[in-house]
Amino acid sequence: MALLTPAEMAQADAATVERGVSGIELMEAAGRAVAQAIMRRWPRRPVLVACGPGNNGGDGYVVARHLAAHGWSVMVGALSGARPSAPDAAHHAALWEGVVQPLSVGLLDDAELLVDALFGGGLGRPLAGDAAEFIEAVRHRRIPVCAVDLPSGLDGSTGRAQGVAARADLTVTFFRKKPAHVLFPGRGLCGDIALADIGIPSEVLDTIAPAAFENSPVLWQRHFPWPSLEGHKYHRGHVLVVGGQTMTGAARLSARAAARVGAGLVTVAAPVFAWPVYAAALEGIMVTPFTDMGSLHDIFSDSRKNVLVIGPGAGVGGQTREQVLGALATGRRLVLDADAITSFAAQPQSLLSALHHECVLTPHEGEFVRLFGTDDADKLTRAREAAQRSGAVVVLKGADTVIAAPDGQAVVNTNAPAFLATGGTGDVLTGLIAGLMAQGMSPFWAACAATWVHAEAATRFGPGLVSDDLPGLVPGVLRALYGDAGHDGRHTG
Ligand SMILES: NC(=O)C1=CN([C@@H]2O[C@H](COP(=O)(O)OP(=O)(O)OC[C@H]3O[C@@H](n4cnc5c(N)ncnc54)[C@H](O)[C@@H]3O)[C@@H](O)[C@H]2O)[C@@H](O)CC1
Ligand SMILES: Nc1ncnc2c1ncn2[C@@H]1O[C@H](COP(=O)(O)OP(=O)(O)O)[C@@H](O)[C@H]1O
Ligand SMILES: [K+]
Repeated sequence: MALLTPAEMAQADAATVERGVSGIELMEAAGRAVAQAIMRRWPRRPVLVACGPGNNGGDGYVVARHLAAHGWSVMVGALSGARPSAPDAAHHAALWEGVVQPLSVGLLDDAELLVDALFGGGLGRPLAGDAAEFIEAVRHRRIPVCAVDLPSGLDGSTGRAQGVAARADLTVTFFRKKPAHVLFPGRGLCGDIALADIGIPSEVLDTIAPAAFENSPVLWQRHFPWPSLEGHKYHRGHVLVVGGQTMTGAARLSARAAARVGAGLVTVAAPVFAWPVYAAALEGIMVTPFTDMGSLHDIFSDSRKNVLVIGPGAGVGGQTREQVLGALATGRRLVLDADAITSFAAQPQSLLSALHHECVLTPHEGEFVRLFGTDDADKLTRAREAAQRSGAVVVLKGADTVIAAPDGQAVVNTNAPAFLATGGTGDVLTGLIAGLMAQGMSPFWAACAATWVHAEAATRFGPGLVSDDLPGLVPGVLRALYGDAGHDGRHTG
């Protein structure tokens, strides 16, 4: 599940060459894999292969050769009319026996498929001139595009367009994905993504030690807290959700989610005036009234409540700030969301300096900016910097949620459906994270697992999803994970 930056991919390439596989062989395997993916996806048709000046272009010449060998009608267009000069690419360009025309928009008239082999990981500056003009023209045509490695113009590390970027229907990449394949807008420009094995051994990752991964149960399955026959409810932790005065739904969603994901006990601390609302709506979840910070402290003082949640529906202001700082002072595990973050917009440092490594922050982009400010970096970098600055795990939400730890490890989530963009789903995520932390999962793995489970639950429901549906969908997702973990579903232990 590792994600490699173009620089790390070049290291992988070099390490493979050191082990005796030549660059020419790697390029042959890459181009062949692209040609095979094309033949699987599209019936035979006239194709234009647009080749750039580097190794991405080199791959293009291999694609052209393999498609032609399978009877496809292939045109090759070279950017600026020049063949690549790098040795591996030049070798493969020389093996192409057909014509090489200078790349022009007019060549598209005779093609029903474009292979974009202009630039991949080596893009060093924004696209300009002929390349930009060509990509811009393609974007306005209804011609299917298969990108080699990356849609040209996309920065492999950030997922952002450098100037203009191609939009592909299929992107075939090699060995491991890059951040650009999972982060928006890049992910939206890649179309379907196929990962091809080109003979790079996975051991090369030992020295590269990648620090970014695509979220998957593979990463955290072995840490997932399943109950044991010898256990009892206190072995499964106790989540305390501090409820708000008027927006009571948010804390209830968090509490239900924490219970569904397996927390042994869940309590909502309810402001005394709102207590009847909470108590009437929750059965298996306990509701304890509090009047002021003193009585909330009394509730916090039971150390069996091993995870505290503040933020959903909390209200923005001094009272929430006081609750957050009080909760932080307990040293207990803590999940802070929504208003718990926004309440510190005018004094972020007072929160940042109090956070510790057992805390998880779950901001959406708006909340994130209130705490960490704006800068021009990509989402992966911003989440990592925020985790480092705060010393907490940061879950920067969205269609490409990034979960980052203070040590630089980061995971990008890719299974979220657009149906999650509806009020209250974030509150459910907060509860899932807290519920897993209560059962002993580390804050980072709990955040990764919860984000995946949350998105998988939403995917199972699909259109029409509202946040109230989500907690009830969690058991189905857990059942599947449980089966995958080798349990038969009848007993535990
Ligand atoms: N493991 C690997 O690293 C492998 C890499 N392969 C291919 O090699 C590609 C990377 O090759 P390169 O590093 O040669 O990089 P690219 O081919 O992506 O681009 C580099 C070339 O483009 C020029 N260039 C960069 N930005 C430009 C711009 N904005 N306008 C005009 N020219 C620009 C550079 O001067 C250089 O000539 C990968 O994307 C992949 O397709 C494959 O052959 C298989 C193995
Ligand atoms: N376009 C999208 N595609 C997929 N997931 C999304 C999208 N927009 C938001 N989400 C997810 O939906 C949830 C919304 O959380 P949040 O913004 O806190 O909403 P709320 O405060 O209403 O609960 C997050 O888990 C986020 O990652
Ligand atoms: K490309």
